Amino acid sequence: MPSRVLPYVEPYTPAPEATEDLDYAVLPVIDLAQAGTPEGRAQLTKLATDAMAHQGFLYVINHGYTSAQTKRMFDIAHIPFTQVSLEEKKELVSDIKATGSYQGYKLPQYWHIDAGVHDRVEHYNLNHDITKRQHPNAIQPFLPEIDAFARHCYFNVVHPILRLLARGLDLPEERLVELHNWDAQGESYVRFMKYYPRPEEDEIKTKNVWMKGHTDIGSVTVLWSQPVAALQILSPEGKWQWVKHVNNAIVVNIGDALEFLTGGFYKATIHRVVQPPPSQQGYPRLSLFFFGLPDDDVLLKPLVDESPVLQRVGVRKRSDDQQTTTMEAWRKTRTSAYGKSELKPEGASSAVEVQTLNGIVVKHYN
Ligand SMILES: O=C(O)CCC(=O)C(=O)O
Ligand SMILES: [Fe+2]
Repeated sequence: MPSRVLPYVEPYTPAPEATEDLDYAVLPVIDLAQAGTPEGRAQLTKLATDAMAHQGFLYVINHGYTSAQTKRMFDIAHIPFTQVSLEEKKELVSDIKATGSYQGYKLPQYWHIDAGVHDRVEHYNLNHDITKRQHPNAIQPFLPEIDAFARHCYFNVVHPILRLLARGLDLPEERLVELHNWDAQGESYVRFMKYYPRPEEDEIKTKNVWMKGHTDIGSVTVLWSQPVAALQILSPEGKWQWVKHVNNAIVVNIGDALEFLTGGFYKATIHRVVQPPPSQQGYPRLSLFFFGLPDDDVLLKPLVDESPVLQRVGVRKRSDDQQTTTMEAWRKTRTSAYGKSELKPEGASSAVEVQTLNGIVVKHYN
């Protein structure tokens, strides 16, 4: 096959790694190279099942992208923020509240965080099927690579994780994969995201919180590790812990959809984004994600009839309304409400705020 010369992309240089000794979460590592043998798969099933039933987060290594390929994807991820005019961005802004979808740009200052402070985060989102919408001129030459990246995340990361998690429930290995069909109507998507440093007064008013504690909406979130420390997860003991950067690793977590489908057996863990430690303050933070979601028509009710494990341990429904909530309804309702609707304090402290969406209580952590 003739080798293809890839188009030039401006290199992106991230901040140096944090020098502080932070309280990092200890997360298991899934080495996908081991998934090739039955013994390897059995071992990975145990690791992944334990991780998702407790911390809700894990690392994936040997996922099939070299460090150079990952670096190039970060370079490409920077283009929507540096090579596109504000005018063109505005034409491609997503009407998030009306459509309940992020496809396109979300410009900074759209979400309310706390005390009148709005976010400083910009993102550009592409449906896994990149042909569905128009994209900025500057990324046109890179669409074949973005398409390959979306497919890689979907078939070589999300699907293998779903197989391990299905095995952990004693379900047929393909049972959760069957709910994630590339060609079905749905909104698994690629996100390029840039956080800009904030003025000190915003840091004070929000107590350094950049993005409130939340759960993700879909099934499997694929977060490509990058050096700027800011992501924290709420440990089972109720402590915020930092997620450490691991070079060319992926951080994977579970979202609401899998928590609902497993009646709480797998945990949609609360996580948030805060101001980086002093050694990294003043740097922007570029992130690269793939959000895996079940197909739109999937009902988010527990698979208890099919899983001997769930029959044994029992399931917890967040609400009876979950029985009739589809993935499409849940993603649209949550996306349109996020950062745009009134939250009420839970009890006397304002540390946790709540809202009810589709009859299901959603919590936000400060
Ligand atoms: O930027 C991060 O590390 C996490 C962002 C996040 O949690 C999200 O976009 O859902
Ligand atoms: Fe998240």
